[in-house]
Amino acid sequence: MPDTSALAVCVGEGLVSFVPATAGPLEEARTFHRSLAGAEWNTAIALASAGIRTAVVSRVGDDGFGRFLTAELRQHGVDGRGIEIDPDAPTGLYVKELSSGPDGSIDGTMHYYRSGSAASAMSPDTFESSPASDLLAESALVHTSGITPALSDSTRAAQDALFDAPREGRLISFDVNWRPALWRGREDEGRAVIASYARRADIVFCTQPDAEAVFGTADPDRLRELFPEARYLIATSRSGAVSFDGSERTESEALDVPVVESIGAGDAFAAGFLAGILTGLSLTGSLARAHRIATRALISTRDHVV
Ligand SMILES: Nc1ncnc2c1ncn2[C@@H]1O[C@H](COP(=O)(O)OP(=O)(O)O)[C@@H](O)[C@H]1O
Ligand SMILES: O=C(O)C(=O)C[C@H](O)[C@H](O)COP(=O)(O)O
Repeated sequence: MPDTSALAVCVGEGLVSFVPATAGPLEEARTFHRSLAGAEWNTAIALASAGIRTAVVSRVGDDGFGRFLTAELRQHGVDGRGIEIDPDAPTGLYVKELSSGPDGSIDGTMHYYRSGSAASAMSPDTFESSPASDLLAESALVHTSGITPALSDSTRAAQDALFDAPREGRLISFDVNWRPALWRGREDEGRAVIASYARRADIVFCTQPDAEAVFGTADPDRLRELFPEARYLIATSRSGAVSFDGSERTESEALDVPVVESIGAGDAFAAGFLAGILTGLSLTGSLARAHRIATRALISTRDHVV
């Protein structure tokens, strides 16, 4: 039977993450756990796991890490035909440095090894050739984030091309994902760039700390005033979300679960919400699905269970 369900396309950089087996300075770390990372790729995997037909449009290097990432996508049922392989640039990486607090809690700092990566050479041309162009033309939803335009001038031009293309009923979803390390020395420009996408998207996700850091307010109602254009605006926090569908405002609570790893919860949350919208759930139903899928990321380790 032909698959006639709506197609979601996620655009952004896939990364390989390395997390040390034990907390401590990186110079002392001997063993690392390798897994797939990258906000939009996490969301793609969680969307596919939620039963949504999903593709990624991106670029990876012609190296073992790129092959690892594309194999992971395939294994989770994500269409990777829109990923270009760059013979000259490497796949991006990040390494987490873990430190343990006096109360035994573990905190992590991210170190990126992604400048000059294959994905940072994404440009409007990336969307012009088949199969990426066909996937985008067929998509009911395109999901991207504030990470993509931070990577390079050409990725920013690519993001502009995505947002400026005729929508023809397609929804554009944008997760703010403020990464100050990628905007170092040009933070104000970064804030303005991110605000410009939030103003043009149909669906906007923003965490409380990002709202504070980028827009100067963590108040969801103030955020709604700043971005009245988006049909859906979802302001998240660890404890829940305040969401708007037009003028309808809904508060929803996060589920109470034992957290193993919090990275990727927001990406999974976005996937759950988008899966709800794409399958015709109400705002409340989509939020319930979002919290449920975020929970799966929280209670699992970094090997994708979502
Ligand atoms: N400690 C937690 N307990 C339960 N759910 C959580 C927790 N942290 C995150 N979540 C879930 O993930 C969603 C997004 O969390 P948030 O902290 O805003 O995003 P991010 O993980 O991107 O920083 C929350 O609304 C909730 O559904
Ligand atoms: O920083 C980047 O460039 C990444 O994409 C790395 C991570 O995979 C996501 O950032 C996780 O994002 P959260 O779901 O918001 O915790």
